[in-house]
Amino acid sequence: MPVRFTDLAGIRAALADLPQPDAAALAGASARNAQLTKPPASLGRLEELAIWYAGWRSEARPAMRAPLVCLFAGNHGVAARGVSAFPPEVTAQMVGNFEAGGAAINQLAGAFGARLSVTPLSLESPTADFTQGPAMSEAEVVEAFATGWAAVDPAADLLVTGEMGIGNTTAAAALSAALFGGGGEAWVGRGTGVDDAGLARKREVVDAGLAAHAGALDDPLEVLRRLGGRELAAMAGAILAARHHRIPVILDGFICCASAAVLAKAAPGALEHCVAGHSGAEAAHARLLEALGLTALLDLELRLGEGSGAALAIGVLKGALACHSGMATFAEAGVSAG
Ligand SMILES: O=C(O)c1ccc[n+]([C@@H]2O[C@H](COP(=O)([O-])O)[C@@H](O)[C@H]2O)c1
Ligand SMILES: Cc1cc2nc[nH]c2cc1C
Repeated sequence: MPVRFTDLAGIRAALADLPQPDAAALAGASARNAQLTKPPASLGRLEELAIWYAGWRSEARPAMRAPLVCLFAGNHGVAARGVSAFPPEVTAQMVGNFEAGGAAINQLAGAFGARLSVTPLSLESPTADFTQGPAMSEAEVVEAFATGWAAVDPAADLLVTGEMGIGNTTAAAALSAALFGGGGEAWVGRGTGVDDAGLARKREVVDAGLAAHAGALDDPLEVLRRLGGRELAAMAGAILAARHHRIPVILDGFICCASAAVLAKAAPGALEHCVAGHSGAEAAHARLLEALGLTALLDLELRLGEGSGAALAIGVLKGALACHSGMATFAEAGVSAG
């Protein structure tokens, strides 16, 4: 599979050829789970998490040794329309903060033993305002997607994708509306904390974007090009690369899930290697998870982005794997089975 895409056709080819989990590892992990010293199903979702991870890693008794957080930053033409509580220069300033180790994701990645990579995407050239035309050309969206793909180290054994981009909850709302129906009303939230007037402007901007591109929104990759942004395209590329490298993914907040939704709509089953790390406070995040058929691991009312909620869920997955791979069986421990 190519690591550099030159056109949308290359991305479509990668979506048409999705690796599947290892059936033998799934069966081995299920059998092991049934023998561990606990009442059946008493570890709840931790049990299905460990078996899911085992299937993608092709190991019935896996460990997680190299989790990776890939963070992507992009700027948005629609930010000039007053849709964020913060100015666009904050995107580049926060990239500086990520690189200096001062952001929340630096602390969370460190706390859960994950390596962090930070990729700013042409921050000096925001996407075009999608109410006026497509946010990106085909070359731009493909380049961002390919950059996301290339950011995934094939030696990683877990991926979290995170983002930073002033204005990107507006892009994510427009994407979600185009993919699942409903307008600005259904998908717009307060993002970084806009007031009521800002919220009304965001809804209008999303509805204007949907109207401007009506008739061209049947193809999910075209939706990404017209209404998305570079960091959204990069996250989609990274999530698809992870599938091809058989690296399980923990999805983060509303913007990350909107990127993932592009893949899910383009190829049914494209997110089978993903779990939802958290359900956040951005109004439409829960709605989007429901549309994707995903149930989040955590609900901590986060609305930060940066991969923060997914990074916290690394701890849950590590706990699941520690139990699955470390516990004694009934026979080993001499405990009577029920
Ligand atoms: O992850 C989320 O669910 C989330 C919800 C609200 C805001 N954010 C972050 O806030 C920024 C976008 O907010 P805004 O108001 O500029 O559209 C962007 O950098 C995101 O990482 C992230
Ligand atoms: C300060 C700040 C940090 C962020 N991290 C992710 N999105 C963000 C938006 C702002 C405004």
